[in-house]
Amino acid sequence: MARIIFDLDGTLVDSLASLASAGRQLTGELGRPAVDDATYRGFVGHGIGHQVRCLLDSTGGADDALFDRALARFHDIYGADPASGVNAYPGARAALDALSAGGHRCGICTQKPEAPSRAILAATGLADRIEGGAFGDSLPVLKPDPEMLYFAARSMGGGAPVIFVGDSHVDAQTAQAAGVPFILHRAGFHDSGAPPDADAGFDRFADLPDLVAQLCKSPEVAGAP
Ligand SMILES: O=C(O)COP(=O)(O)O
Ligand SMILES: [Mg+2]
Repeated sequence: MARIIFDLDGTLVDSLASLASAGRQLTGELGRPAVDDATYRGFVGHGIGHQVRCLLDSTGGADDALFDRALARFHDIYGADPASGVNAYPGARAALDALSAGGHRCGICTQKPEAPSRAILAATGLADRIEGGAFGDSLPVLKPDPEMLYFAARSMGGGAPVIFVGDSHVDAQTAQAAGVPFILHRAGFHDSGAPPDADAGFDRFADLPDLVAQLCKSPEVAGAP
């Protein structure tokens, strides 16, 4: 039995449209051009600060004062309605149910702050399967600092090996830094270039419980403290 820790954006839920829409409201208020969803996808994975930095850099640049103002405004815009248009990936709920039935515990490790994350988990019907987590405002650091995964794991209670499931290079780096196996959600947000390194990968959530079962038999997981 293991603690299965999931990234949120691009892993459990497809939240790209809502993030990009908040970004367009921000750039609209600043009198700047709109950024489309496909472009915004490349901004996601390093937290909201990075998203706002990319938005400003790609639409004319910004000094520190403007960045700070824009970041605060993005949090207001996004925080007012984080869950509209956000869907769990097909089969995600059933996979969490199957993992739970198999004796595993599920948690979250995301760059997104806790309030919008919990609103999304509730709106997508996943919240009751999540037993702990690390969020973008839980610690002074973000992924790929391994403390994010350690914090998430501790919040779920001890006593079981950890497996991390994510969609980005940052997630793969976090797992590597923490010394835990990584399963890649291939249908997530990472796009150009080589896919992140992973111990296993899946396109459909229906395949995840078997991948977890196989990894749990590997020495890497079975032999973990
Ligand atoms: O906030 C982001 O940029 C990405 O969030 P994630 O860690 O849930 O993928
Ligand atoms: Mg992600």
